[in-house]
Amino acid sequence: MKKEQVVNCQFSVWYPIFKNHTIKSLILPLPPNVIDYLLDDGTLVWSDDESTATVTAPEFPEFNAKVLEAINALDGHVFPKLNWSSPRDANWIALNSSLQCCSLSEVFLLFKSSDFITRDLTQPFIHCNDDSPDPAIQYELVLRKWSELIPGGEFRCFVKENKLIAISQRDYTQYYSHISSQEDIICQAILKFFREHIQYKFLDEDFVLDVYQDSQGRVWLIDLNPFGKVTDSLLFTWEELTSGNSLTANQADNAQQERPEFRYTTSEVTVQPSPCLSYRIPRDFVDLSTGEDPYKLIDFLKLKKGQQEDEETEEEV
Ligand SMILES: Nc1ncnc2c1ncn2[C@@H]1O[C@H](COP(=O)(O)OP(=O)(O)OP(=O)(O)O)[C@@H](O)[C@H]1O
Repeated sequence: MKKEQVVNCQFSVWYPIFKNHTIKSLILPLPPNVIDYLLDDGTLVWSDDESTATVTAPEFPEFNAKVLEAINALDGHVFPKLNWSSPRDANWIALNSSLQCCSLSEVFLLFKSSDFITRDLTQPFIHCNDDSPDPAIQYELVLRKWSELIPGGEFRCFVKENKLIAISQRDYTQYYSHISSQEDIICQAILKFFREHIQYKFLDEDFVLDVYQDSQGRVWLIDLNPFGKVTDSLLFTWEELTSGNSLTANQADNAQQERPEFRYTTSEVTVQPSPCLSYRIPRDFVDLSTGEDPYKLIDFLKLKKGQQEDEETEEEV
């Protein structure tokens, strides 16, 4: 994979091209001091002076005002991303285990807890095999209008030389009966969407797009990713997708009819644990971070700190 492919898949590059077919979003350049804060290993610092805990993140008044204005323009609830990734691996820390944010501090909490966000900031070209110098990146905060997407409606589409060669159910850990019963209809709707709105319109001829079919059957673009290892190949392997050989015995038939290979989880027996599970912390801790009180987790941390200090004092005595 070339660095240029990664550069082209930044949100601010693809969004203007496909604006009419995706979720409304706003892009704010990330000021350098905010990037430094996100990268700072001191992570989350909580003040414990008063009975009401507050997050003692540095203040960024100007940036905060811009973010709040953007959130308001997107009806008050947003899904946050950086140039490529969302903090999908950090949802356990948020209120209600959701990526939904209403303020900059909620965005910070997710971003600072996410390995995917750190990878965007520190190693965006990790899977590239050309030895050209790393292109300069202007980091950006992407705020997308919050939309309740049903996981069974999400599909990942692999495009090679501007042809849609493969489609995978995105949430492959679950079995969705409507997918097997409507396989043809779903596949045709995605192919039609691709041909009418995506094909030949992007800067590269190889890429991966995530789409969503809503309850009315309408297809939307959710995200665009590089065609290569940095992107999860889900129910395919990258060897299959890149080798040029047939994906399956059906591929000759599919090619004749210009139909992509469509894979989905076919029975409940194959249901697997969630891929982000390894990013999580123990259940007790998760319980503390969910629920009605956003500061429960903070209180817990304070409690632990307090106990530690008591123990230390006892030792000294
Ligand atoms: N605007 C939105 N509102 C609510 N949920 C969303 C929104 N956009 C995306 N999601 C959910 O978050 C998931 C991840 O979104 P997205 O593909 O943009 O993130 P990503 O980090 O780039 O993921 P990947 O690394 O798999 O490409 C989607 O599968 C979808 O379920």
